[in-house]
Amino acid sequence: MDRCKLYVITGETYHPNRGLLEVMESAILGGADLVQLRDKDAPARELLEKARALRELTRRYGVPLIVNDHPEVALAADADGVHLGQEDAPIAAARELLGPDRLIGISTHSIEQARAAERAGADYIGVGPVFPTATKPGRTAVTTSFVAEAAAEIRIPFFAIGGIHPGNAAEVLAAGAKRLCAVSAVVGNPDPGAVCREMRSLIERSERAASPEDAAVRERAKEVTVNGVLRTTEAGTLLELAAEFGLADKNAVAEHNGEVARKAYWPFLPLKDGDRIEFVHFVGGG
Ligand SMILES: Cc1ncc(COP(=O)(O)OP(=O)(O)O)c(N)n1
Ligand SMILES: Cc1ncsc1CCOP(=O)(O)O
Ligand SMILES: [Mg+2]
Repeated sequence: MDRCKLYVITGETYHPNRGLLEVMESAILGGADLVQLRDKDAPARELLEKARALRELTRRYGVPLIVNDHPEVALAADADGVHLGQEDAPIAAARELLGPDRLIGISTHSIEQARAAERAGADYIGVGPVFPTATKPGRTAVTTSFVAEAAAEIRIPFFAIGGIHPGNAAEVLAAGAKRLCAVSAVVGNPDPGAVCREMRSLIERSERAASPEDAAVRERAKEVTVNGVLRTTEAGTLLELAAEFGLADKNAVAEHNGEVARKAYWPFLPLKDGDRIEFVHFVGGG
């Protein structure tokens, strides 16, 4: 979760002529590193089907998947977690259902709600809507002043959300956000990947301007290509990288710079900048 910087939420009404998976794959290839399934209209069965399809896609790219509003769907689809609003199920109830390892995110609209979410054990919070947005019509914008308050005080990761696009992302980052979240700007664009690339490069530019401590962490990080997608990782070995993708204890094989890497060697295979890795994960022992 800590490494996630660009959270993209589904919004199928914004792309009536393109499929959900095609749009979200483009976003992932552009650098979306956390995905949420949000569908306020789908009946339960359809929502679960979409969650399972997105689970398969996101797993292929090592991207965590969150389901909006429905902890039971998150569990049934083996998603990484659930996102809850202030009027949704309380954190404790979701935690009981999902256990300690899955993620629980909460929407917050004030610093008091952000403090309460942190105390209640949320893994991350949404801070917004920062700007007015057609995706949540009628909601008062919290402005970048709440972003600044959260940056000064909240220790769990927070994602600024609401009306954010490449044209105003720098302002949100300057207010103290390290992570951004978007629906319409990404999925409503004919090229979701290009929008994600722009947003990622704004995030990276803002990180470069940040503290020397962060610079040291970045120095340890390396850029590798995993299943065709450029990723930044601090993993030192192939096994540590596989763990980031949830594959360390799965039936999987890897190719490392074109050579088959047997799983027994993963702990001893050091990763370096520019490495190319392909993971193949077998489901159901096949
Ligand atoms: C990351 C993130 N932040 C906020 C929300 C909004 O959740 P909620 O307030 O429950 O509203 P709905 O999305 O359910 O309409 C979110 N989904 N994700
Ligand atoms: C779900 C949600 N919660 C707060 S703002 C928002 C909508 C974000 O969508 P967009 O990026 O299109 O403004
Ligand atoms: Mg909700």
